[in-house]
Amino acid sequence: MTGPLLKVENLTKHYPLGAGILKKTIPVVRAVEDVSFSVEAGETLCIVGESGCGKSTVARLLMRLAEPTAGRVLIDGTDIAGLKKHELRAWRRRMQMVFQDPYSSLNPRLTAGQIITEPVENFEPLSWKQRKALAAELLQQVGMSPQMMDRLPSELSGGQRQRLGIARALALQPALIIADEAVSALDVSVQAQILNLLLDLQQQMGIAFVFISHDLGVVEHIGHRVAVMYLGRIVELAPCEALFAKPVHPYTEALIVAAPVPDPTRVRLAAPVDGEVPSPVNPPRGCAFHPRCPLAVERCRIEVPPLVPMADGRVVACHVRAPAQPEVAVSARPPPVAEPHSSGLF
Ligand SMILES: Nc1ncnc2c1ncn2[C@@H]1O[C@H](COP(=O)(O)OP(=O)(O)OP(=O)(O)O)[C@@H](O)[C@H]1O
Repeated sequence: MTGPLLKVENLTKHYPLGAGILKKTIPVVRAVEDVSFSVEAGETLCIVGESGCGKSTVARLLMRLAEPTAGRVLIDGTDIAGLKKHELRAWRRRMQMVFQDPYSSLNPRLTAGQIITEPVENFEPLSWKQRKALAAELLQQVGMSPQMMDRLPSELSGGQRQRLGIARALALQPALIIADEAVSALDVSVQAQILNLLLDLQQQMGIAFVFISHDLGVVEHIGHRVAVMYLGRIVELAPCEALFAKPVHPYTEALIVAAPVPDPTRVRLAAPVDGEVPSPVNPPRGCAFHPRCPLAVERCRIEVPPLVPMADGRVVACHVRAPAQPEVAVSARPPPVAEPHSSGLF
């Protein structure tokens, strides 16, 4: 296979607000605007940004839990929007999701064993013996005792429940896991255990991750590349080490400056820059970050900055720090993918 495992092209999602019977134009929430990136097999792409910047909407669009207003999602070069029902089933084996809240995403009436073997049974019937063997294997893969297979979710700790969510995602041997705030609800030490588990699984099985988080400490340890989103758009996408060593976009810089504590549990994006994120219903004209940006110039108030490729492989959308040259192709496409680094965690 050539080309990336996942390719996202100009993905856009506008949620209409109300019916707008008397108005000609219906107001929309611009949740995601013209987002492009790719993910290679075995790579972890992190998506970071403040609350409401569109991270979860991107995840929903990738999983086809929401339909895009515009743009495409390609898996192994195939546009998932055009898939027929049976093709969609095959595609669902390739891509799984791990959710933030391990409790509400697990059926409280099913045992751990039933929960984790269910995805496989949706495809093929399993005998009692096969189900038990599969459950034992999956539990062991996520560091749990097979004896746990008869427990209900309510009889497990938060960390065990999240391991169960990961085991369920692993059941179909996916090539890609979308993890949306997968460790945010967990205690500090449990967070580290789950992140280490994800890294181990990636090394053993070559699984790629789209890892959505508001926690820069976590991202720095687990990511190969990082996409920084602001008000629905990617403003910087860079190899992880380069991003943390030298952020280019003023928003990325503000996030990192506001979160300098090495302890990942202390790194939060609660209030990284002065002021509020503007409404995605009426985003500011020009660069959406300009009302909060200390570097803003007149051009920022007028023109949306394009993503400009930089020499070190990152792309940045900033009129001041990454001015577009007329001879440089202005592109919303992702930069060349860096080699994933083997990240030792904590
Ligand atoms: N179904 C929906 N209808 C209307 N607006 C929506 C819908 N889902 C999300 N939004 C809006 O889209 C924007 C992006 O939301 P999204 O949940 O993707 O952000 P996020 O970055 O994941 O935030 P958080 O970190 O708080 O989960 C927000 O303004 C949100 O209110």
